[in-house]
Amino acid sequence: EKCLHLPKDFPQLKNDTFLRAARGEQTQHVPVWCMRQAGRYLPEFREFRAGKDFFDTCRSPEACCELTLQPLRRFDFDASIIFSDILVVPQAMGMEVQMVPGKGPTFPDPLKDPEDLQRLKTKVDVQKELDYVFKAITLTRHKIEGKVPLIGFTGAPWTLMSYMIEGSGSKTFSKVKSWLYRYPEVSHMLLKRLTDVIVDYLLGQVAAGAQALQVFESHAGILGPVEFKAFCLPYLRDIARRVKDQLKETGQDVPMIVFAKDAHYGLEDLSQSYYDVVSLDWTIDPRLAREQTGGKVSLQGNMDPCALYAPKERISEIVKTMLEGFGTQRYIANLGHGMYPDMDPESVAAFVEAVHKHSRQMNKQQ
Ligand SMILES: Cc1c2[nH]c(c1CCC(=O)O)Cc1[nH]c(c(CCC(=O)O)c1C)Cc1[nH]c(c(CCC(=O)O)c1C)Cc1[nH]c(c(C)c1CCC(=O)O)C2
Repeated sequence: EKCLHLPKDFPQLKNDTFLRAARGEQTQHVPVWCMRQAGRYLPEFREFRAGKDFFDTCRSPEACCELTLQPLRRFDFDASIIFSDILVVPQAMGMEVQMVPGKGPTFPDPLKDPEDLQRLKTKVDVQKELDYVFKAITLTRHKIEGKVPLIGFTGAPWTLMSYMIEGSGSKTFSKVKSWLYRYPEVSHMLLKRLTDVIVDYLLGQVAAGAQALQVFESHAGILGPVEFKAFCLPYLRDIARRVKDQLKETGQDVPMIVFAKDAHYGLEDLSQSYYDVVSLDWTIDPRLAREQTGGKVSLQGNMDPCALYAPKERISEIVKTMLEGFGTQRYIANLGHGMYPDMDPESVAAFVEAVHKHSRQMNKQQ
């Protein structure tokens, strides 16, 4: 039963720089990719998505494969990330989510009271409910022809809980935060249930062909250090520990990346949480991040996405300073968060070129 899902006969990987950096091995150049590298800033993306519902697109393995490959045709990225969304997990648990143009993800019927947990499926058949994501990953692993590794991903429990209760993005996140203060035990129950689904989901993605995994805790920063330690960190740790343990049993080692946006107070803890890579937003100084993570993990990030609005020469300078801060080893260049729709593809090319060029030069000088 299990071996039916094991990756098999995929094309040989030609560029393992990203995986090497993630595992802390030497690299000739710093690998680079961008969060949201498949997105509306690409005219071919807008054309392909035109008139189609967002989650219908997510449920089509062929569409996900095409959208994942689009940025690789343009840019010399060292990794790709499967086109999907973090909100497919609440959907798999029985919640309705719509992508409303101009407004973003919206839950018509968010969780309001603790009793609403009863609306969630008690047993989630992840293999069945998220089969379309697994199919997308397997198809993409073939179509990518070993050019670069394919990253799978998930939202982290707290970030998913916040969408399930807020029903959309929010300025204050006061609805979901009120749960933490009024119903801490129910909150932990929900976070635990999300964790269980997420572990199965990540293992399913590896079985389907994902070569690395990123966990997005995009809403970490709305919590203070005490609540972060109580409601984020334990679940992030649990996810990595359980996924790693299960993979070890089948002799697999898949690098795991954690991105807890704006949780600079949590960097030391995150570096001791079974993840191979800690991904950083732009508010943290690279040298400080190295100090706080003490060489125990690789780092990823963290150029301010808005630096892509700068002229090419300026982007190159910003990249050089960033590389000097992080150093060229145990490092994966990326943005501190996703790209925006109005960004110029030419700037992305400049970013990627600058990372490759400067890091090769710096490696030669050492
Ligand atoms: C919070 C979050 C979501 N989704 C995701 C996160 C975590 C990362 C982060 O912090 O940004 C994760 C995500 N969403 C998407 C990817 C695909 C892979 C990639 O990075 O290229 C990934 C990794 C595609 C997408 N997901 C979405 C788009 C844009 C909408 C579209 O294509 O029509 C894409 C390319 C939609 C989405 N989905 C979500 C939001 C907030 C939005 C934006 C809504 C808007 O801008 O109107 C929820």
